[in-house]
Amino acid sequence: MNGMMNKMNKRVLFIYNPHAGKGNIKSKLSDILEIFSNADYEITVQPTKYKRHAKELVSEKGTEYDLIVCSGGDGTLNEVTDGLMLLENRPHVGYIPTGTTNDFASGLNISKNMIKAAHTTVEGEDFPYDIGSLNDDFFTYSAAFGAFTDVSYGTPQATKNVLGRLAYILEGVKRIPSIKSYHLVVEHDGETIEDDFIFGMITNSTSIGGFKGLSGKKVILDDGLFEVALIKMPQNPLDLQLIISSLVLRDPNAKYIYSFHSNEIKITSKEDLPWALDGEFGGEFKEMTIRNHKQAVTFRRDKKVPTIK
Ligand SMILES: Nc1ncnc2c1ncn2[C@@H]1O[C@H](COP(=O)(O)OP(=O)(O)OP(=O)(O)O)[C@@H](O)[C@H]1O
Repeated sequence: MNGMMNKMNKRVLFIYNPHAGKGNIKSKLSDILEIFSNADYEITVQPTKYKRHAKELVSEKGTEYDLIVCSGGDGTLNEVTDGLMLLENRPHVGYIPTGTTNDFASGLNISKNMIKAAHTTVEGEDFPYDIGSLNDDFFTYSAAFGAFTDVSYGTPQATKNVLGRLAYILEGVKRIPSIKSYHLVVEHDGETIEDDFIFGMITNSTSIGGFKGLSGKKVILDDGLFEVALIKMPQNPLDLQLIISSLVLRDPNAKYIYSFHSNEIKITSKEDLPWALDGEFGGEFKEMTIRNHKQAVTFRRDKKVPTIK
């Protein structure tokens, strides 16, 4: 065996969704593979063929690789994370965003330029990232409930600014009785809250239009805590207007919005509560536990990422 052969011992599994975004990845494939090859990886390439395929690939074959590089939108990334969470020894993950919304990538300062992002997957720094779970499903940056989520999934623009979108929807609601609310019991950190809520968001991201600096602190992506915001049912048109303004201004009004940090939240609802996980439909439940799995998956991010601690 010559020296070159000896160097070829790292293995990368490259999973990409050929349809994500506008299918732009196709023209860059050769350049991307060359970047992996120059970094001395042995390469396995797998375009996804159907929904959940990425999860299957990772859960069945993930442990055979040192690195999994995933390319697609937030949906594909979410599937890769789902698959990884089923493994005990998780390979590290690189991400080349190609979807129309790439909230996760901006949170980790991963470039929207595919070639730059490909370099980051092999040259970037390792960043252990908190992963969330809602009952048996996982999410990377957000879990949201409420009538609003019905509108959100399927509309690609929705996650770009979740609260802005919610403000827009509420603006369109002419009468209080037409707003759907859920009576919930929320337990966290030894506290119990019981109230009627129209919307809630549990997030681990600085970039989904959430309340930045909600608690006077920035969201930290690896501290084991989520940022939680629960919006109460407005009682009258003035309440509704104040909620809308506070969403538009991203300035939470404590009278209408509960906000706190937590690593485990238990929610009980009398009726099925619909969820969106990372912007996609995530099921309906009456009882749910949301947990933060601290630093569960190690992503490669740009070394130049400004430190947010
Ligand atoms: N070959 C395929 N055919 C049909 N669906 C697929 C295929 N490959 C992946 N998918 C599914 O398509 C969904 C959307 O994928 P993804 O999020 O990667 O792209 P996108 O929708 O363009 O991006 P974004 O959600 O950011 O707009 C995912 O749930 C994924 O499982």
